[in-house]
Amino acid sequence: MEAALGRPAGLPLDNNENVVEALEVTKRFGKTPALRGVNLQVKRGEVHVIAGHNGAGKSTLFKIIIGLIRRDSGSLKVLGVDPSAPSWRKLVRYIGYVPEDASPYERLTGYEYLRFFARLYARDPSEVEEMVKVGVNIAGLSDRDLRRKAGEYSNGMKRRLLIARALMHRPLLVLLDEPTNGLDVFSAHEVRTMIKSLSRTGVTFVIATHNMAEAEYLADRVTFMAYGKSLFAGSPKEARESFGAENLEEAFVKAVKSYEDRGD
Ligand SMILES: Nc1ncnc2c1ncn2[C@@H]1O[C@H](COP(=O)(O)OP(=O)(O)OP(=O)(O)O)[C@@H](O)[C@H]1O
Repeated sequence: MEAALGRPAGLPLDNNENVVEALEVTKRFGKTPALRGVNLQVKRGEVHVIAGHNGAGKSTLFKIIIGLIRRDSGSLKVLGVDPSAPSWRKLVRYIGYVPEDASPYERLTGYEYLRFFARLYARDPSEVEEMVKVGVNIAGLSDRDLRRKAGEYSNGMKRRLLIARALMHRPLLVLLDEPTNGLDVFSAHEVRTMIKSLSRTGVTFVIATHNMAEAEYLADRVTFMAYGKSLFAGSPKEARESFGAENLEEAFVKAVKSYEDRGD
């Protein structure tokens, strides 16, 4: 998947540089401190899960990473560039993002939806059909379903379409915010399996979730977040070993308890 549709000439990212490098990032909304010092290192080609409770700051961090909102302090490089720098705009097309509350345009059919975004992403009209083909492949929906309006889709089908839209332009980095939230067990399983298989194509994924079983299943590495801080980063195995835990859920709970006990 990495090779086809135009790679940026001279992408400002060294081969061994992290795709995301965040150091002590902070962000306040008025009096609410959303991020109070977040460190995040995402390596090339990994599935990096940001696991945290409701309100931990995961969505805020995502919005800062893609340049939708600005951090207050700390340093950040994504694909080698600071998202608050003017040169960032050129790199946005190498990112795929599905926000937590995203929904496809309900009046468009699946095909129309993919074509609409392909036209936005394509730098040359000849790329459009190729992108739609990639999107159709990723969505894994039948031809019949792709001719139906997205408003008639199940939540699982909508999520597949959204993820296909986020990946059809062959981004280098894909951010998925709570990709299985609100899905039943079958649809959630389908979406996780889809992410796992797409990750084998070399795309780097950052996935936010509060579902620790999901984190355990998907993550090459995980960052625990609580109260706007990053508390731990490592592989799921390292997390279990560091906190003497049977599973990631227990490791997360212990990490948060120990943070609370320290009273930082
Ligand atoms: N636009 C905003 N205005 C004011 N406060 C905000 C805004 N966005 C987020 N916050 C606050 O910042 C904190 C972090 O929110 P954020 O949505 O980033 O957390 P989250 O980890 O994504 O939560 P969830 O898992 O519930 O989606 C919360 O206290 C939230 O209320």
